[in-house]
Amino acid sequence: MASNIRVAVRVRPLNKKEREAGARNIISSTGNTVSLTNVNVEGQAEYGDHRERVKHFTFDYCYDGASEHSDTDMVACQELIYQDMGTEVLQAALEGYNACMFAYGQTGTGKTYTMMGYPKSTICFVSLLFQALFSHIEESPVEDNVTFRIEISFLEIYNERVRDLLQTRRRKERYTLKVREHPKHGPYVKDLSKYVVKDFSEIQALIDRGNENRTTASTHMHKHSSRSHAIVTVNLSQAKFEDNLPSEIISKVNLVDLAGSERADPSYHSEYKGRIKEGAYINKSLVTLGNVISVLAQRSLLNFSTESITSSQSARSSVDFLEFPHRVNSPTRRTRGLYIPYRDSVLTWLLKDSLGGNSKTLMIATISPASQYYGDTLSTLRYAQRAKSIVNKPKINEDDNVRLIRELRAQIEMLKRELEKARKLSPHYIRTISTSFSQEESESNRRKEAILEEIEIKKEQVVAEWLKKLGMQVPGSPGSSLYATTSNLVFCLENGLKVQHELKEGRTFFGRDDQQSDHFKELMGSDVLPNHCHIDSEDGEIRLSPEVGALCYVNSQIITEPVLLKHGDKIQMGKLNTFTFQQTQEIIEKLTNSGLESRLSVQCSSEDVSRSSSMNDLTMVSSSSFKTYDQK
Ligand SMILES: Nc1ncnc2c1ncn2[C@@H]1O[C@H](COP(=O)(O)OP(=O)(O)OP(=O)(O)O)[C@@H](O)[C@H]1O
Repeated sequence: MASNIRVAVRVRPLNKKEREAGARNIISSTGNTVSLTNVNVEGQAEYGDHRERVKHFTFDYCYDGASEHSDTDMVACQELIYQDMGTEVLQAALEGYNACMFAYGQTGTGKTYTMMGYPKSTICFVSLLFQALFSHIEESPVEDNVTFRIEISFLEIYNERVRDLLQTRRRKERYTLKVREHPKHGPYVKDLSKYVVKDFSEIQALIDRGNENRTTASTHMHKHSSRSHAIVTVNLSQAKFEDNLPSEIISKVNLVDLAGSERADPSYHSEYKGRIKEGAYINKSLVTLGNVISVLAQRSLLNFSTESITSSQSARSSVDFLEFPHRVNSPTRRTRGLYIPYRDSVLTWLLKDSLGGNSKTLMIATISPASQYYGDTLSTLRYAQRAKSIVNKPKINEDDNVRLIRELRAQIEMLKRELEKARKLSPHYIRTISTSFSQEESESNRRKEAILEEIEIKKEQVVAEWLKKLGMQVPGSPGSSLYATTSNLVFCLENGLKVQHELKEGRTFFGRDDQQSDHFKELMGSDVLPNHCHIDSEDGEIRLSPEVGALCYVNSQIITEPVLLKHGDKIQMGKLNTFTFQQTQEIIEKLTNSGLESRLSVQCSSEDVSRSSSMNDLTMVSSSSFKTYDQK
């Protein structure tokens, strides 16, 4: 799905300094069109002045705080912006799209005021968005059974270096974060801290902390000027069971408060030593952003096919180079392509997906109405105008197989409806079309069968992939059997597939991030912590220890301390991972002989014992399906 970047313009009121300097309001607006007047131009053609006195720009939204009729209620205006643009960002994120909102404009025109709130904790775009997100989660129907996970990070780009705004590090280590590019997920900041948040107050505290840590300084135009670009990133994951399969959609939302553009006139900075270098970096990255926007806008106007873009990007991901189709308004023979300079600045590199990529993106351009800033304001409006024509290609971030199954199921439903319709036709009509209909019906049945078969194959593939991710073996796969002698932990899925999990002597960790170690088992579900819990296996004694804050149950009792497991115990790690602990006959005997028989005597079905008796060590068998568990 292609979608243009949506652009708004916000005009702040004249401030005291501007009024004292005799500034005139040179902005007027009608609907979503802003008009900018150049007071130095007469614009009277009859007297030989052919320059344009008034320039008009139309955007998707316009908030004119400088007009006589504007609503001066700050809260109302912030809420209006959120209603127009924030709901779009939230909707996109909930549907599984990546989204981005960024504020661009001359220094002192209201970017931070709009995005982050000023002073701290005031109503702003970011706070309204998070409030709405948590309201949505609270109101989400229980029967939908969706588990939400929200992770937040906050960084600044200062003098082309990235700094974690949520970490309090010693000064030396402050600006050491590196930007890397993942082949599938795109650019990211290595070692950036991420916080899982459970309610609005937690998120507000983090935003306040980040804003306090942000680099600001006094400039000739603005006492509290942000000297860096700030990016709040929210990773939202929604996990649930759909058609008896685990599914998860993940979206990333970037909320960006750019540093303000400013004139690179050194004389401006004579009283603000140290700001010159910062200003140069700010301008450099904004110029790169402008170049990226220009190329993307040009590309959209030339109506590039996405296929050629995607293939050339994947083939040469590091150079981001787009081929012109042959002889399509190619500017010169020398440049038969459009180079997108994402990597010319850290800012554009990190926002690569938001600009011309997989994201629904919105921009708010902030301007001052003061006559002395005519040039800066014109440049901002032109910048915003160009951004409007960028076309992004957002797509829902979900597992391809789950998506395919859903689409195939939808096809089946459609075929069923068609059949039903045909059956309802009058007998007379059916007679007249009987031959063709029976042919159609059998064709339709064949299609249906083929689709069902494909679904089954896909379903098995999805399950197998999940199991592989969990470090388990699928029965039937080469070299594995259901009860191999070394295996200790068996996991059983609803559709009858049973697999083995090795639980070796010593400590085995269970958690979210796959640490690629034999002693680490990956669990499913967005509520699982990186190191969720561990199991110690020593001389036949098995202890389960949860990490602080990890959801672990033994026989439906939540545990916070190590628990000695006994045969038949029902274990739950997070929401989606459930097992029955089963010990082999040999171990049961060993423990019985050492006087621990009372712990082991119960809950073991004869079937379980006969299966496990062929094993050498300890076994965990899952008896409940995901679904049964999830409904708990
Ligand atoms: N719409 C508005 N209504 C009233 N006051 C505003 C508005 N927008 C901004 N201001 C005021 O203008 C000043 C500058 O705003 P802000 O710090 O948001 O600018 P900025 O664009 O982020 O600047 P910089 O790029 O230098 O960081 C602040 O004092 C803020 O309160």
